[in-house]
Amino acid sequence: MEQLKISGSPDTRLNGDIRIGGAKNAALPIMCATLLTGDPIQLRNVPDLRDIRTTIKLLRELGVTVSDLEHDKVTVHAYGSISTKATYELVKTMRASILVLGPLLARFGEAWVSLPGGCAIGARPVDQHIKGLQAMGAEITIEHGYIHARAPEGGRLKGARIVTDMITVTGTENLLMAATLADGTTILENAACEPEVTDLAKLLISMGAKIEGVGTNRLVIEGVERLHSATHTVVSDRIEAGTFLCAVAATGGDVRLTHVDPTIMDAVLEKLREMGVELEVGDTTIRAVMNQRPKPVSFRTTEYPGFPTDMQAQFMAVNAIADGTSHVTETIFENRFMHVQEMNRLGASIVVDGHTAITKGVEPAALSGAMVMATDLRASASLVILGMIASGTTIVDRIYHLDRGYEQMERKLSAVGAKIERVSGMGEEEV
Ligand SMILES: CC(=O)N[C@H]1[C@@H](OP(=O)(O)OP(=O)(O)OC[C@H]2O[C@@H](n3ccc(=O)[nH]c3=O)[C@H](O)[C@@H]2O)O[C@H](CO)[C@@H](O)[C@@H]1O
Ligand SMILES: C=C(OP(=O)(O)O)C(=O)O
Repeated sequence: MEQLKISGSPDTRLNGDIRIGGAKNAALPIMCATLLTGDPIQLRNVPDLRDIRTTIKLLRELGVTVSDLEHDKVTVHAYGSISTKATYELVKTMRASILVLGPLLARFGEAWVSLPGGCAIGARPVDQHIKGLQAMGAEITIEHGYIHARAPEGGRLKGARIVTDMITVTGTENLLMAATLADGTTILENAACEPEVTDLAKLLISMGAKIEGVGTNRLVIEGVERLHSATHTVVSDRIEAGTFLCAVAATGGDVRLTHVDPTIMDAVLEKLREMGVELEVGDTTIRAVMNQRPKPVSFRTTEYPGFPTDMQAQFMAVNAIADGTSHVTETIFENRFMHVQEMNRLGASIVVDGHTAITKGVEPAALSGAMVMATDLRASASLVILGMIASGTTIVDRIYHLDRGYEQMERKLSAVGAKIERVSGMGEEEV
């Protein structure tokens, strides 16, 4: 199994440019949206991630023609005979596979999608996706671990007003995609406003969908008979960008991110400034200069435009060496503090009290390398950040989590001065 081996030191500094890729969480629903039409869709700025490769595999398994992902470009063409069954084998490796449910049901009148099950960060049910589709007239049963959804007589969903119990990102995306081909008008109240939802809506509009309220929590969709071909460039990954900015906040240095969209990163940039990072923000670049020990920052994770849960672990890594104590409250997922135990193995001083993690910053020199286990995607990134500062060798195990959402993280960090390489089969004796 592959691992990352980091030779860390409190003297590590990062200097240089890092190119940010397209957003995983936009590219995934966008690739699923290609199922809504029999015409080809050309996508650009698609990141080469494990989750994207899984999506390509899933689409091909359904019978969709997908070109190889080359130079961030892929063409997807869902014509001919398309299967409506997404099997457990692929869904279990990537929860976002649930995003084929809305498009398959809307276009073909039926879908079988394996229930994704829980994951490290929480139970993550999909009841709101199901409730919304039922409101649109779908008949839904759970059979042998699969969601079996059927559209009403005539094979077409019906427009409805849907109020979800909570704000759900993929729930909004599934219902939005389903509504584009429904008969009549659908109103999604309490919709997620995440930039990745907006990016999906932009693609759908360029495919001929009629959507109003894009970027707000009330989406109004007038269903159309059919959608057509389009070309779309995926929005920049604000979480990848935020992760590298946290890396600079922790190590110090001078790094410029390119191909970013700073306008969708307000909450994160604000907290970085509070930590003492000097930021120079351009149209598509962010330069971060850090010359001091970080100041601790406290926050609660919330839906966009609030502080994203997907940045919580990386900020905790910086708080771990900050000059003081911070309180971080996780309000989105019930079990997203798995990184705390692993950070403490590196010498951090963090205690969890209910949904709040209290971090007493330690001197960077107090950290020492160890073998640590990646438990989920962003937890893995936070351990890489801390490993760059901890003296000696840190081995981050189970990096398949990291590869789900970061494209060649070790190469990008090595290019700006980190000592980090991909290895396999290393044990504690190497530390
Ligand atoms: C592929 C993708 O885009 N993943 C993102 C998406 O995940 P995802 O869309 O799965 O997260 P949701 O926004 O749906 O989850 C928010 C909360 O609602 C709960 N919930 C959700 C749906 C439902 O039917 N029932 C229910 O109870 C979840 O368990 C969670 O506690 O948004 C999360 C919150 O910003 C991010 O951390 C993930 O990176
Ligand atoms: C939790 C995440 O992704 P997913 O919803 O795909 O598990 C993430 O991107 O941090």
